[in-house]
Amino acid sequence: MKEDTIAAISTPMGEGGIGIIRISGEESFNIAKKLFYPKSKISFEEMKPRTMYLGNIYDDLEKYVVDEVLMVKFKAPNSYTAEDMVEIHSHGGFTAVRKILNLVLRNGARLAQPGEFTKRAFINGRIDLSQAEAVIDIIRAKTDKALKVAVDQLKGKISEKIKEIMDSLLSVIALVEANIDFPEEEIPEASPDIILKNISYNIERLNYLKEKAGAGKILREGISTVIVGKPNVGKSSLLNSLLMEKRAIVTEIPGTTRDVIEEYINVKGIPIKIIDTAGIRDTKDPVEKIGVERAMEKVEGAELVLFVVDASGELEEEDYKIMENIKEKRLLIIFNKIDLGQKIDEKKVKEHLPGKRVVKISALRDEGIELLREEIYELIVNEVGSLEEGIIITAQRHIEAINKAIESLKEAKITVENNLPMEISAIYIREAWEYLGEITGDSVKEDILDAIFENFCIGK
Ligand SMILES: Nc1nc2c(c(=O)[nH]1)N(C=O)[C@@H](CNc1ccc(C(=O)N[C@@H](CCC(=O)O)C(=O)O)cc1)CN2
Ligand SMILES: Nc1nc2c(ncn2[C@@H]2O[C@H](COP(=O)(O)OP(=O)(O)OP(=O)(O)O)[C@@H](O)[C@H]2O)c(=O)[nH]1
Ligand SMILES: [Mg+2]
Repeated sequence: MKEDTIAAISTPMGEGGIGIIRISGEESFNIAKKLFYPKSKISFEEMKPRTMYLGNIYDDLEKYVVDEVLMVKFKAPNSYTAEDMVEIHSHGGFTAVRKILNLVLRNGARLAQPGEFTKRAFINGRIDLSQAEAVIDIIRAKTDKALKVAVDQLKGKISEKIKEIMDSLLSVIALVEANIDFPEEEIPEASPDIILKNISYNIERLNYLKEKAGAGKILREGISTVIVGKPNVGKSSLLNSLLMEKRAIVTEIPGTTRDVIEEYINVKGIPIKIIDTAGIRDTKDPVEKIGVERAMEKVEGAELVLFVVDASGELEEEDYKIMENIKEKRLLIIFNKIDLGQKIDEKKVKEHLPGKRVVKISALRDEGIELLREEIYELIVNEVGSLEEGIIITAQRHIEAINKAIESLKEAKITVENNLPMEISAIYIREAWEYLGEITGDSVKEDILDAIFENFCIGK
C-alpha cells in the first residue's frame, strides 16, 4: 500500500532564528520541486541528497516569493524515516513556516500526526520501538543525566540487551521443538537441566535490568517534591533559594501563598519537580482554604516531602497535625530561620518523625541549601540505587513487559521441575519472548503503537 506523504513544522512555534518544515513520503520530491527555486538554477534532480541549497519558496498561485530558504533532500532509505524526505529551513517566527507548510499541503501532502515521522522510522525498520521511544525522552530530558540515558536508549543499548535475552530464549525453544519434531535424529538433547539453566540465567538477567528501573523512572519523570508546613515558616523562601530566583511571593504575612507553584530543579542530575504550597492551617478565608486543600492533595501524591518548620520558635499544634499526616512519606525535616537561633525542641520533632533526617537552613540567607541538595540526593540514591553505571530502563511500559516475561519464565521453570512435557515449557518460554518483543517492537499491537506515538510532538 502506498503511504501518504506527510508534512509538518518540526520547530517550535514562536520567534526564533530558523524554522524547519519536514516532508516525508513518495511525493516529497515532486512537491518540493514545485515550490523551490534554487539560486544556482540547477534542476531538482541535479541537487545532491543531504546537501543544502539556497533558494526561494515561491507561491505558484499567488505569484510571490514567500521566503528565502535552505532546502535539503534525503533519498530513501537514507533519511530519518527511511523514505524520501525534504527539509525546508526557512526563517523562524509564525508566518513564514506556516505559509510554507500550507503550500506543501496544498500540493499534495497531508499534515503529519504527532510522532508520525518517528513511527515511520520504526515501521520502515530503521530503528526499533525502544529507540523510537527514546526520541521523545531526549526531547523531554530535564537534566544532562536524563539526556544521557535517553541517548543510550536511542543508540540501541536497551534493545541490544533485550534482544540477547530473546535470542537466548529462542534457542531453547528451537532445541525443544527439534527434539519433538525429530526425536530420532542426531541433535543435542533438550534435557530438563539445559532448559532450567537457560531459564534461570535469563530470569537473572531480567532481574538485573529491573534493579535499575527505579532510578530510570526518576531520571525520566523526576521526583515530585512538596514543600509543606505552617504559614510563614519560609516555604516560598526555600523554593526561591532552591531555584536561585524570586519565583514565589514572600511576605511576612502568614497565608501569602495560595496557589500551588511548580518548578523543576536539577539536583546532581536528578530532575526534582518542586512544589510550593499554601501554609497549612485552619482558616475561614475561602481562598486560603482552597489553597490548604490543594496543599494536602499535593502532599498525598508527593514522592518526597520537605517539611519546613520555623526553628526559631516552638512547635505548635499545626506542626503536630502536619507531622501526623506526613510521617509515612519519604521526607526531610527542614529547620528554617536558623539564623535567628534554634529554639525548637529537636528531640520532640524526631520523636514524631522517627528515622527522618533534619537539615538546618536559612532560606533568607541562602545558608544550608547546598547541604539540603546533598541530603535530597542521598535520600533518593539510597533507595533507588546508583544513577551512574549500567543499563537503565526508564519506561514504565518496559518494566511491565519485563515483569510479565519474568512471570512466564517462572511458570516455565515450574513445568520443567514437575516433569511436564517439554512443549508446555516451550509455550511459556515463547510467551516470555513475546512480552520482551513488546519492548523492541518485534511483537507489538497496533493500539500500543498508537498510544506511544500519540504522546509525541507534531513534526517529530
Ligand atoms: N535538520 C535535522 N536535524 C536533526 C534531525 C533531522 O531529521 N533533521 N534529527 C531527527 O529528527 C536528528 C538527527 N537524527 C537523524 C537520524 C538519522 C538520520 C538518517 O538520515 N539516517 C539514515 C542515514 C544514515 C547515514 O548517514 O548513513 C539511516 O539511518 O539510514 C537523520 C537524522 C537531530 N537533528
Ligand atoms: N530570619 C529569617 N526569616 C526568614 C527565613 N526564611 C523566610 N523568612 C521570612 O519569613 C517570612 C515568611 O516567608 P515565606 O517564604 O513567605 O513563608 P511561607 O512559609 O511561604 O508562608 P505562607 O506562604 O504564608 O505559608 C518572610 O518575611 C521571610 O522573609 C529565614 O531563613 N530567616
Ligand atoms: Mg509561601
